[in-house]
Amino acid sequence: MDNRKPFIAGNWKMFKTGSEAIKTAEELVKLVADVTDTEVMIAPPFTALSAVSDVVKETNVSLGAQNFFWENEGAYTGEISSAMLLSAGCKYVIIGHSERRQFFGETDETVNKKIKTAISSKLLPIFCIGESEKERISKDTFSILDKQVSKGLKGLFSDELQHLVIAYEPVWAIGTGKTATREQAQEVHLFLRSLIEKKFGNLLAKSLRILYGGSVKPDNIAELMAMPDVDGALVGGASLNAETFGKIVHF
Ligand SMILES: O=C[C@H](O)COP(=O)(O)O
Repeated sequence: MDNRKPFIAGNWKMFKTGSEAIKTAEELVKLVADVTDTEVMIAPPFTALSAVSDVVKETNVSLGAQNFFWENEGAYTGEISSAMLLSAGCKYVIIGHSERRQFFGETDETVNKKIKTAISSKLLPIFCIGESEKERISKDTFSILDKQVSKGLKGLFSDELQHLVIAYEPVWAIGTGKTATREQAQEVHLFLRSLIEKKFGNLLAKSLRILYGGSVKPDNIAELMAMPDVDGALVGGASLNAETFGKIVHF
């Protein structure tokens, strides 16, 4: 299926103050202004969302958030709702990143609640999954991914998942410089597409974009993107510098 528009997303994690974020976004907007055949997104920290939204408004760069809470409002100190993200200009939200699972108690169940809320509030979810090094070594990669997908998408139907994006991020490849080989990435992406086909049907499986994440750099993006089931990348460290990220976008 060829109508899956390549998608290069930058996750800035807990980096950049407001002014630093504005500067990087301004540089990036110029560097990727010529790009029409690839979708580009950046996810700055919450504190920079509104300011970066002003920079990327009416450009080909979309805005995403790195997390949110599933309730609409209430006494939830420190949390951010989908309505707040939408009003700050976000189109996408990253859900279930392994760092949130590892450090902040995110579980498959909370991921599921967030995906449901994102969909009902028309925020497009980027659903992150991936195995740890130990799970890969013990050959549990596929069963772990099956569990994450089954629980994360529990109770959802294919017509609600039209805009879902999955990001496969092997935990052992995040920020380590160890990228999955293109064959490893393709093997897992194909498995995930077949899993989605089995659970939600062929139509969704064919149109679903599956991104790869984990030490993506300008010098490995082209070979990853050449794989038939790799539709894009979720980039951490290499998205912090506009020039480097611009090169990835221009793979
Ligand atoms: O969200 C992005 C991933 O965690 C990948 O991060 P990285 O490119 O720094 O390895």
